Amino acid sequence: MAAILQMENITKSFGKQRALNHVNLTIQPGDIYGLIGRNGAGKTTILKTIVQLLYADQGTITLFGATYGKDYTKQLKRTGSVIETPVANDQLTAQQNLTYYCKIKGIVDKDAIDDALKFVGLTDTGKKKFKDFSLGMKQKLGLAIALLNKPDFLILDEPINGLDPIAIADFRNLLVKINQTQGMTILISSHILEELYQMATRFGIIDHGTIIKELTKDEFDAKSREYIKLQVDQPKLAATVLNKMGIEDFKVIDQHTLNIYDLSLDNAALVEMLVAASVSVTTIVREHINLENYFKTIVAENEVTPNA
Ligand SMILES: Nc1ncnc2c1ncn2[C@@H]1O[C@H](COP(=O)(O)OP(=O)(O)OP(=O)(O)O)[C@@H](O)[C@H]1O
Repeated sequence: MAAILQMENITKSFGKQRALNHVNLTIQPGDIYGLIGRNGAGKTTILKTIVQLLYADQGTITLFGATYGKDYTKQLKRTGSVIETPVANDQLTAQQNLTYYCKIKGIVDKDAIDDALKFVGLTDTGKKKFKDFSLGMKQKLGLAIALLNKPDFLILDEPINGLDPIAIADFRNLLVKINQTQGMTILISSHILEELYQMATRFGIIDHGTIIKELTKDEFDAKSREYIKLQVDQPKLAATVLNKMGIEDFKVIDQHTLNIYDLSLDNAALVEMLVAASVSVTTIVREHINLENYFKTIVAENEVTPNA
């Protein structure tokens, strides 16, 4: 099946600052694609480039098979997006804001507003103005605006930031429902990796403007095995000790941490050998790879000098 979105070799700079560096990214129909990256990694720039709030300096973006020009603009009508804060008028109610958006988007479907309000659970806000909405309500109205034209591809930038755990679960359920019942493809960026894990079907990890890893949830789950986390003062020396013990399946993660994947290891014998080699051990525990520590590991492995 043809991809919904394909970014090939996308580069974007702001002056000397390179925000996107040869980005390659593919979103398949029905994906909930979770875009993961630390602050300033380039997530918002990717989303803005897709919806043409920004233009790439180099590379190709293909959206529903259209590459550039009029065709791309036409296909953009099949998307709905909330990038950065939802843009709504403070002085208007939910209904009035949606009426405004219907006008500017040329939406004539009479049920569009009621459908969107009902879907996000904002039917009872009456005369309350947007400025008096809670953050959760604001995020939901943003989603309602993005859903007005019943898009095939929804693009959301950090939609759950700042929400309380109940509002986050509520939002997640809405997105999963819309994906499963309407087959809507979703691209979502978030820092809340535990949440993203629960909804996404594919992940893209971005660092310093480059996608350093793309994998499906199934591929991630296959990697999500147990390991022993060892924290010491001298990881290089600890690695030598492990080699001497015939343990090869491990990784040095940072200046204090090694992850050992060979669970047949005798922890007591290891600690004894480390102490004998004058390595000071602060932690030795069994852990499970979750999305957050996987993300940290991949970023550490791919650490490169940021572009000037
Ligand atoms: N309009 C702009 N002018 C100059 N630099 C910009 C502009 N927009 C983004 N940048 C820079 O590009 C880089 C990527 O920014 P971007 O907003 O895409 O990151 P992000 O991953 O979305 O970060 P965050 O998680 O903090 O929102 C950053 O270094 C940022 O300072």
